[in-house]
Amino acid sequence: MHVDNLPAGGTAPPDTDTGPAGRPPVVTARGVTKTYGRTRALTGVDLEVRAGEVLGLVGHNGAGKSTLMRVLAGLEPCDAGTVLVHGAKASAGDFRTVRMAYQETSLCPDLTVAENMWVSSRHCLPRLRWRRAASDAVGRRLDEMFPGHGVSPRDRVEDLSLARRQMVEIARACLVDRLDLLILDEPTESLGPDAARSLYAYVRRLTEAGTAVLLISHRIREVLSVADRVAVLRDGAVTAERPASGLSEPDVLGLMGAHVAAAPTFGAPAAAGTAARETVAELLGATGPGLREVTLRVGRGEVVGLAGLAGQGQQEVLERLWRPVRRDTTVGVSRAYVPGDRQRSGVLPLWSVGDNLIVTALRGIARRGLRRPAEERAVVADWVKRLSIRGGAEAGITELSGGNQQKVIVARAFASPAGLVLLDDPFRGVDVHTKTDLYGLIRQEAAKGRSVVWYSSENAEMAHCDRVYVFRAGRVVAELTGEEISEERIIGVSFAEKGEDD
Ligand SMILES: Nc1ncnc2c1ncn2[C@@H]1O[C@H](COP(=O)(O)OP(=O)(O)OP(=O)(O)O)[C@@H](O)[C@H]1O
Repeated sequence: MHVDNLPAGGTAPPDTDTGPAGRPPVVTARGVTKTYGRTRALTGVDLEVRAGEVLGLVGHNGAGKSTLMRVLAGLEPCDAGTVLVHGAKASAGDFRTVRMAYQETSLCPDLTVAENMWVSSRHCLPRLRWRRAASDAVGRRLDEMFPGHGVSPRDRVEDLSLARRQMVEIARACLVDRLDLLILDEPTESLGPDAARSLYAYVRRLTEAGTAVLLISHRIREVLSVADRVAVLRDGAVTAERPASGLSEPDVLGLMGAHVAAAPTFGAPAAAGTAARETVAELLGATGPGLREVTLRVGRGEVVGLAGLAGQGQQEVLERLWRPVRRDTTVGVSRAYVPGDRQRSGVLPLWSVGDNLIVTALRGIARRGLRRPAEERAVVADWVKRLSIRGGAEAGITELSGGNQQKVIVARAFASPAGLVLLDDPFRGVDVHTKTDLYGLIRQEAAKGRSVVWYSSENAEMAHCDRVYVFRAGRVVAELTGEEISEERIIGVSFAEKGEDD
């Protein structure tokens, strides 16, 4: 610990354990402070990332993780403090070997994958026949990192799925002559389990070759299995640094200042009596792009889960419930949709947090067509408080951290009067503590008679549902209720031997 880095005002020093010594630091932050308007994003951060290690960085939504990463990557100047690269005060050119893969991808949607590579890595690609060179380079890197990725360098980024965009983003970060530090900001939130495993195998190869990796994630178990050390960021300061070995998930949550989230109990929700509920929406043998004879029912006040491996028809079901065709039954119920890709279809970037939050509730609040601003403000204030949306109602939505933006999108759906809320993997990037609150919120809203249809890439979340439909290749392969809902069962049917259509 650096003595000159003690937080101002005599605060207790961070709880540190310097862990595996002897490796030279690649990037060091000393007393780094960063303020945005009235928000103090970083308040005197000290952190060292060493050659050949994976350092996991954890903390609540809005704790300052992404800001710190941008400062460590030389993308933003700090207001006070210093950043050292290889032990020397850094100037712009020194950050060339530090690369970052962003949580919201930095790719230009209108360009192809190869063109994006050229834009971000042109200093290490030839100028002559650049398109071919960029295609070859990114193709090779993707093959190395994510075997079976299914991306062509000629694909336009806009046409790629979220998972494939994330793979390209990570490959883009690694496309450089020399890589001393790779920063991964929530890299696996949009990746499936196979791609996540491939990524971490690649990370191991990088660290064995001496590259340092800084991993930000809300998936604490994942951090503990990959990282050598863990640093905890809390309200803009590093409050603990520990070797990962010997730390448990509750230990880390405790260091983050969260309540230790109880593991969800499968089969606990009010499973009994779901059959007796009035039907709110129903698909009967629905067939269409990505769907094959899907039959499912949503009862009033029921939480229905859509499970299975990613991309097996769950999103198509949400889409179909959002825009039913004539054959489908929906009982005149109003609907709200939380999209999976907030950048594309969730966030209204020029609007404030309050306006983003209230937009779908306006009609319900208005009286005889007249808006009621005081009521609107009260609804916004209530949701900002309920979900601890850091930044407040007046802030521009893009000033919020990624997880806080996601909370606004979720609040928008529940603040509306919708009787049927459709959730597409809604808690991506949301911290553990807030997720636990949101699970409670879903159950409360269901108890009031709202119906929820919820696709999640995390099987454990299905524990909060009354009924779960497991999907494979566009079909429902299992319907589970009550105690039948278990992670093992979901995984079992997701991977059961493949039928002729798979
Ligand atoms: N460009 C900006 N303008 C204004 N405020 C900002 C800006 N970027 C970040 N902040 C604020 O700084 C604080 C830290 O945000 P940051 O994105 O670093 O958090 P984070 O720990 O990465 O959160 P998350 O887990 O949600 O991604 C937040 O309160 C955020 O609102």
